[in-house]
Amino acid sequence: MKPPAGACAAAASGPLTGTVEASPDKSISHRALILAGLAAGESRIANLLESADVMATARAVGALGAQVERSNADWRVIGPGRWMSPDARLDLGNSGTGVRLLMGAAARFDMTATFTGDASLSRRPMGRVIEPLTRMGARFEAVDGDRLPATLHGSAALRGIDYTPPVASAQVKSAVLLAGLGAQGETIVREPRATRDHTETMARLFGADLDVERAGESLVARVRGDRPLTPVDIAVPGDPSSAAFPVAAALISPGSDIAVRGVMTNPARVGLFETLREMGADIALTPAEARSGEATADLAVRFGALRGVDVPPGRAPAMIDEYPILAVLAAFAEGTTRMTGLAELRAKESDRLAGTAALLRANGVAVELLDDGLIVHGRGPEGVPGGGRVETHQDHRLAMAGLVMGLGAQEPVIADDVAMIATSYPGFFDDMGALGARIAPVD
Ligand SMILES: O=C(O)C1=C[C@@H](OP(=O)(O)O)[C@@H](O)[C@H](O)C1
Ligand SMILES: C=C(OP(=O)(O)O)C(=O)O
Repeated sequence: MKPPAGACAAAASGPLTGTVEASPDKSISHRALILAGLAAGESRIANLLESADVMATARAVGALGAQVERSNADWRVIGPGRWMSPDARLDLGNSGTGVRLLMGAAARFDMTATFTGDASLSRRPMGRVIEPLTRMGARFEAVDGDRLPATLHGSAALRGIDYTPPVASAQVKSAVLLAGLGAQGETIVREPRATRDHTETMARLFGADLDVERAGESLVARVRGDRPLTPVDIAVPGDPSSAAFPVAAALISPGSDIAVRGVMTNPARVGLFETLREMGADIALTPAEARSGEATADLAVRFGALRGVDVPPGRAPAMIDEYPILAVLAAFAEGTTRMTGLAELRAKESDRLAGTAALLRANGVAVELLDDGLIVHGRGPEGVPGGGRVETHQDHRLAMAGLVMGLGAQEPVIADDVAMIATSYPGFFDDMGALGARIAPVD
């Protein structure tokens, strides 16, 4: 079943049981399409995530000159070697990753493209990629220099830069590195706190002259722009950010015992699972087959009591999209959970700090909203009342977090609009249904 339009309610469903395959990773899927589009010749992508965000990137890569098509279960991308000005605006819908990575990848061609998105994406900051790409030699016209619609005038004479992003952002790092693939000289990105390194790993698979140096929490990536990319076949691993929802549902539904297979375990993505183990969760990982340079594991998850924890702020990049669902889990835990260092959450599909606090309050959970975080007062054995209507603000992660909360709460929880779930996890309703969760449309 595709995510329905409109509101849905989730109610306590008894023990969740069974096994689901992890949904394909969204970050890896965007990168596979973009890098395959940059490589001259045919690449194939297995297990591509066919979500609204990724399909918007597929259409954009096609409009920039690549041939992009589904071929049986796989996707086939034939890169033209050089991107061209598209005939129409590139509409990236709800996708920050799509628009920011494409701006970087397109910046090194003599071409012009205008990027647009939906109401949510049009509120999000683009200056963070426009600024370094402008320093490399591209030109942009954007609303207030920072918002969509934004027009890029690329340049075949981009220059490498040595850049330290002012925010921890894999999208910013990736935009600069993708531009650096075609820039003169060396492009360096220095991250005081490493973010997900999928662009670095995958660019090397496509033959990029790129290396990564790590020291403690920091990462320095260097790419030299004189080597053309060569096509390869990519297999997309499972998405830990999507797997978080069935895992959380099992942890709060008494008696549950489920498995999620093939979840990517890149250390830059598994901060939630680390935190959940500290909270006392019963999650066992069995290593599974690596996919395109990314490790994976099968997860076995059993219901059990959770306790509140302090989440180290330094862990934020490794679980940046998982805080709404962590806050829901913290509501079921005994004791207080503090999560800080999260100002970036205000610049996502919605203000996720405010939205998560509202989600909890609407369902009878006490929460303190900080400038850069949340303090959740767990209900423990008293249980979470539920019964609230969650405002999702075009934000898929708030919608899924609200519905999962309903599975463990005393009264059903309604999410006001679940359509956006299709942007990242189109199989959410099927997977949750297969595990026994009761989630259904309401008026
Ligand atoms: O690079 C990526 O694929 C992503 C990076 C993160 O964004 P930021 O780079 O803005 O932190 C994350 O929130 C997003 O869902 C995917
Ligand atoms: C922030 C997210 O995605 P994006 O930035 O690609 O819109 C997300 O998926 O939670």
